[in-house]
Amino acid sequence: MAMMVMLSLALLAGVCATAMHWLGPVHRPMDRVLPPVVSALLAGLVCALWLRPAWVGVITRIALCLSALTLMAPAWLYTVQASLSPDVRLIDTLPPMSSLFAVFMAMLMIFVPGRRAYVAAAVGWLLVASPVLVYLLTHPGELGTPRGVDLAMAFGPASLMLVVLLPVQRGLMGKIQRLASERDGIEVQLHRDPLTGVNSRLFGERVLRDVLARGGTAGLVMLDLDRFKAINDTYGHPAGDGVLRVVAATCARLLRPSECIARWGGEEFLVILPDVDPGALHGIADRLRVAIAAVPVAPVAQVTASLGTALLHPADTLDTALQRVDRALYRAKELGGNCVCAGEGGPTAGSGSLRERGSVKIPSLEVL
Ligand SMILES: Nc1nc2c(ncn2[C@@H]2O[C@H](COP(=O)(O)OP(=O)(O)OP(=O)(O)O)[C@@H](O)[C@H]2O)c(=O)[nH]1
Repeated sequence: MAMMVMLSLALLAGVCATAMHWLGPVHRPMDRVLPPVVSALLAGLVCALWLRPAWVGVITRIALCLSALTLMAPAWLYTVQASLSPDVRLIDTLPPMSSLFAVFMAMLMIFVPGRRAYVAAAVGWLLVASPVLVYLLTHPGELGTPRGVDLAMAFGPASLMLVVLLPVQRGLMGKIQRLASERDGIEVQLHRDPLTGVNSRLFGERVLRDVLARGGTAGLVMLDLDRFKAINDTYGHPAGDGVLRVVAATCARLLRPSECIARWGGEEFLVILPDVDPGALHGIADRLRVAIAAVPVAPVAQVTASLGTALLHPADTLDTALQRVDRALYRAKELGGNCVCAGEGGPTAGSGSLRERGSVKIPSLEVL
């Protein structure tokens, strides 16, 4: 975007310079040729950037080279001309290019990456500013005039100041990039559960709030591992952690990218399913139950889960939706675990829970 604005402004300046030189009283060949040629090239670059934004790197390099040539040509031509003709003074013939030179140096600093910016600034200065400075220093009569002093300042100390600012600008950019990547890292940490790698409760709540705000048909599944404390007590916490990781990965694999699973508490997970009908909601919950019961979780022989489901209603808040799905989970626990219960209000509420019981064993704690 910055490059597009710069190119458009340069094009505007080129068109104005073309009009001024063609309509003005003094007609010098370079002034009549250079501005229209540069304007046409700039128009080409603007079109290229518009059509192919991905080419911004190449277009920037071409624009910088074009700017260097546009400044270099009059600087050398008029300096050589003034040096060779005693009756021609550089301060009278050199176009008003000192401010453009400052813009060119600033562009080098911003758009040339890394240490190459210093080399580019030095080359740019040598090509554009040095002939004018050398001329002025060898012609004290012209240096003593207001225009001479102005040119000497612009091409000498002022451009040096711009280059000195370069490390400051680089340092600030590096700092901004570091802060941005740190912020991204913190965001990831906040949104990911560090143990299981699925979404955190914070992120789950955010998704649920979004789903509730959007309305439409969406469903929740609250999933709690059965007798998890016994696994911890028998095999130790690291084994319990391993079980949580395997269960989370198994569930995440079964879900679509638009669906969300978040670790809600110790051994409890919430699945948020946007755009789901009651039948599909129950089907997905049961697929999760079956998959958990079937997954190997050595050294534990088998792990099962109880699941509650709830369809969201338009009047639901975060609390009412979670209360309903929690009550459904509680009923599934009361039925002995390893089953799915639908929240009241849902079409399969209460009924069918026992029929959804798996034929798999309730968790045993045998070592495989
Ligand atoms: N390994 C491990 N255990 C955890 C973690 N967070 C919570 N727990 C344990 O999970 C267990 C949960 O115990 P309970 O709430 O009694 O649940 P339960 O044993 O599954 O009983 P039911 O849910 O009624 O089947 C506790 O022993 C917690 O210490 C964790 O991050 N890692």
